[in-house]
Amino acid sequence: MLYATRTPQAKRRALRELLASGRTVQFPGAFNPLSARLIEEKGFDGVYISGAVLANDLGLPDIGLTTLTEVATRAGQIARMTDLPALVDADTGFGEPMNMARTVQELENAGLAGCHIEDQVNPKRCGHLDGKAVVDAETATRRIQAAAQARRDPDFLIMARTDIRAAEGLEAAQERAQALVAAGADALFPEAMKTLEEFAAIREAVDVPILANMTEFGQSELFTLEELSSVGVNMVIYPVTLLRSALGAAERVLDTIKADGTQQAAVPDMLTRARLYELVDYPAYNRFDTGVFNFQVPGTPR
Ligand SMILES: C[C@](O)(C(=O)O)[C@H](CC(=O)O)C(=O)O
Ligand SMILES: [Mg+2]
Repeated sequence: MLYATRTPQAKRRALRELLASGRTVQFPGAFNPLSARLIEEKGFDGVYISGAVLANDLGLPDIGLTTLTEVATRAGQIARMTDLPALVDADTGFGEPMNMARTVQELENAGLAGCHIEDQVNPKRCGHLDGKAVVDAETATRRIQAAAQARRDPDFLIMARTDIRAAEGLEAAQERAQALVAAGADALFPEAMKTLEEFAAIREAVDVPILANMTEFGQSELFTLEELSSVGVNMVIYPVTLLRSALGAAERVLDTIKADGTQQAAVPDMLTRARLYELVDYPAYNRFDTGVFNFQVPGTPR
């Protein structure tokens, strides 16, 4: 109950071990704190916290409008619900080097295992849309240096994301990847790779763990775990998948209520009351309560 049993330090250590395991690990995106429990229960390796989801959930487009406070608060609420390590999307780091340092410390305080910081100009765009622009190599590497210097837990993962592929091509992406790793990035997120061969080319260029973003309706095909594993990808994220699925289900049930005058036809698709209670670990709170109040009011069931 109440919830994670592992400390943020232990989760960060676990993330490092996952990335060193030689396996390709899967991090689905939690769209709220409780969905992180579901991800853990289903046996995934970790939880991703998407900037797009946090923005869209607030009704905002993913163009750098959310603040550090909003992101750190929500990411902390999600991270605390799970014993899995959580990786959060820190967009462009919420400013330039000094801000980067503060961002990393706030995310450490919030219990995250790591974050990724991208090399887009401010205001940023979704990585799978046209019209993105990136900062020069010096600005990009200073962001990563500042982030790496600011962390207090050496296991807090600083992942550099580069969006340069869409603007300047694959060779530029390889070069940028190397510069970001030289600046201190522990891992790399090459955004909007089009093919498996492109992932392989990034794999060739750097010797840190690399991430594949399997977001729907984007630039990359939805490669399987096996395919990504075969080109040396270490971590796969499904950033917006659960939000898209949940909102898709919500839209359908609203249509059903409108059409039928009742939600009855949609009930079989819903999480039952019992399952929802199981997910929030209701029985554990009951046990705790009966342990403290070890008497029963006549006539009330425990
Ligand atoms: C990974 C990402 O940065 C995110 O915020 O989840 C997005 C995902 C998306 O918009 O589909 C991105 O790829 O830019
Ligand atoms: Mg994002």
